[in-house]
Amino acid sequence: MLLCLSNRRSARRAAARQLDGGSPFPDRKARSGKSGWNGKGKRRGQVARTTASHATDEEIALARAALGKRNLVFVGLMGAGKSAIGRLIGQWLGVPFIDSDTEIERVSRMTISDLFANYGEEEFRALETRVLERLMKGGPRVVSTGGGAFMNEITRDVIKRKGLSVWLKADLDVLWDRVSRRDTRPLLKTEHPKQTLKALLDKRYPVYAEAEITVISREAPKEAVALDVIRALADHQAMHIQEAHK
Ligand SMILES: Nc1ncnc2c1ncn2[C@@H]1O[C@H](COP(=O)(O)OP(=O)(O)O)[C@@H](O)[C@H]1O
Ligand SMILES: O=C(O)C1=C[C@@H](OP(=O)(O)O)[C@@H](O)[C@H](O)C1
Ligand SMILES: [Mg+2]
Repeated sequence: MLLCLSNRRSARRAAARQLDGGSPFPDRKARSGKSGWNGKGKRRGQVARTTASHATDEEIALARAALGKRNLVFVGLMGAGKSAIGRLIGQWLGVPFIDSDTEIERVSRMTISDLFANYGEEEFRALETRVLERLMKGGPRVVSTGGGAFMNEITRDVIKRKGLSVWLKADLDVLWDRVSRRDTRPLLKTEHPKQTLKALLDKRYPVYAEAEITVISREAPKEAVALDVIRALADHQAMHIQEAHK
């Protein structure tokens, strides 16, 4: 979804008004400054929490509204930041956070590495699908998936039907820099792990592209990427509200 900045601003202002229970479109009262909104997308007297790493109340409210009762589901390759960014977004939105790998480890009482070593990838995928199907029944939550989860047709389908998916997209060098610091990813225990990661990237990116929203997981502090996610969700919701009133 590409929007020019002024379109985005006006869509957000309209959506923010609707969140307040009013019309999403400016009326004379609002423009004359007599409504509760100060024309800058903020309530009178409300201090915006905008800093380099903080979302405004308006952005948070729109992002939260984008979910409704759905789960926000992060997909993407190993090292994209699904677990780290998902946790932050859960905190910022005030929504419970669950990482599907952590949930798999909890129910199996084994680490992901031990699951792969003792039962193989196929068993791991079967468990992953079951866990995600169960997680997608409740909501709203923030759910971070393991990198292979969205590749499974059943899992992808349930995420599309019941969740709002966000692909955290990163380039190979960024991913490699992040994953090479830990040895917890069994798929990368190969002779040439960076090449393995590149092969996974080539195979998976066309599928991750089916996610509803894409956010670049750039080389920046986690909070900066999380803020990009909040803004992408806010824009998504603002456009949704604008479309509904066409
Ligand atoms: N934007 C970021 N900037 C710097 N480090 C990050 C960023 N996002 C994630 N990381 C770090 O990279 C590593 C991998 O992130 P993680 O959330 O585990 O990725 P994933 O769950 O997608 O495999 C973690 O150590 C995390 O703290
Ligand atoms: O890409 C994959 O197939 C996998 C990614 C891992 O999760 P992260 O993407 O959170 O690292 C974990 O589920 C498992 O090692 C398999
Ligand atoms: Mg993870």
